[in-house]
Amino acid sequence: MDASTATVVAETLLSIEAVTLSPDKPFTWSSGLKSPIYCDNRLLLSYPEERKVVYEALAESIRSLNPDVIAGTATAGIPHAAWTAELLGLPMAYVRSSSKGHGKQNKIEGKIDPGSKVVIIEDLISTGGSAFQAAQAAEEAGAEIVGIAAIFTYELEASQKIIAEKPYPVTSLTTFSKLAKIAEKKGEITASQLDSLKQWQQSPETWNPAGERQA
Ligand SMILES: O=P(O)(O)OC[C@H]1O[C@H](OP(=O)(O)OP(=O)(O)O)[C@H](O)[C@@H]1O
Ligand SMILES: O=C(O)c1cc(=O)[nH]c(=O)[nH]1
Repeated sequence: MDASTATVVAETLLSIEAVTLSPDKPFTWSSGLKSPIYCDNRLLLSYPEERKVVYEALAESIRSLNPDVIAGTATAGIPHAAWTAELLGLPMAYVRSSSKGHGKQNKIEGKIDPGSKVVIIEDLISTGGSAFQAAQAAEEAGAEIVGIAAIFTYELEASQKIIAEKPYPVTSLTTFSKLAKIAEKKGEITASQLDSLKQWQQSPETWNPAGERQA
């Protein structure tokens, strides 16, 4: 992503207070990892001007991939995919984390035809598990994944390894390092908080929250 988009999107997320720090009472992520930071991009839904900035950037970031369908990850990726698809005038679908237990038992809702070129839209990439399982489900339905696009990535080693193996581009509008640097510059976090966040980000699996003993 170009530097100005990464800056604008990071500033946008900070401006709507999408980012919360809680080093003493860590968040538990969907992967089970403990984290001193949580980025809630779902809050974009409530801010029409800010979401326009982000969805226009998402649309521009994938336009050249010439997708046939924009597919969101359930649940947080769904509205982002919907608005991006709207801007590009393209069909939209979404991928559940597991198949429905009733009705048509679908994992994919909306149409993804075999042979269609699909971009997966993800809210954010932590380990990448959610985005890649959605991509796999679309591939199993016969789609060709031409890219995954997220609003934000933590740039964790685990996700970077999987991304490097993929034949398609996996991009994020902004990153943990960009956002943390801007937050420090704006005085929203201290230099020592920035250092702690960087330490956590290097090794979230072994991170030991202040005052909390590991079993
Ligand atoms: O990269 P990963 O390790 O997979 O983590 C990121 C995923 O986790 C969050 O979803 P969550 O499970 O909280 O569900 P939601 O989308 O229904 O809010 C987030 O919205 C991403 O989809
Ligand atoms: O990995 C997650 O579950 C996760 C992290 C985060 O910062 N925000 C979020 O919505 N989910």
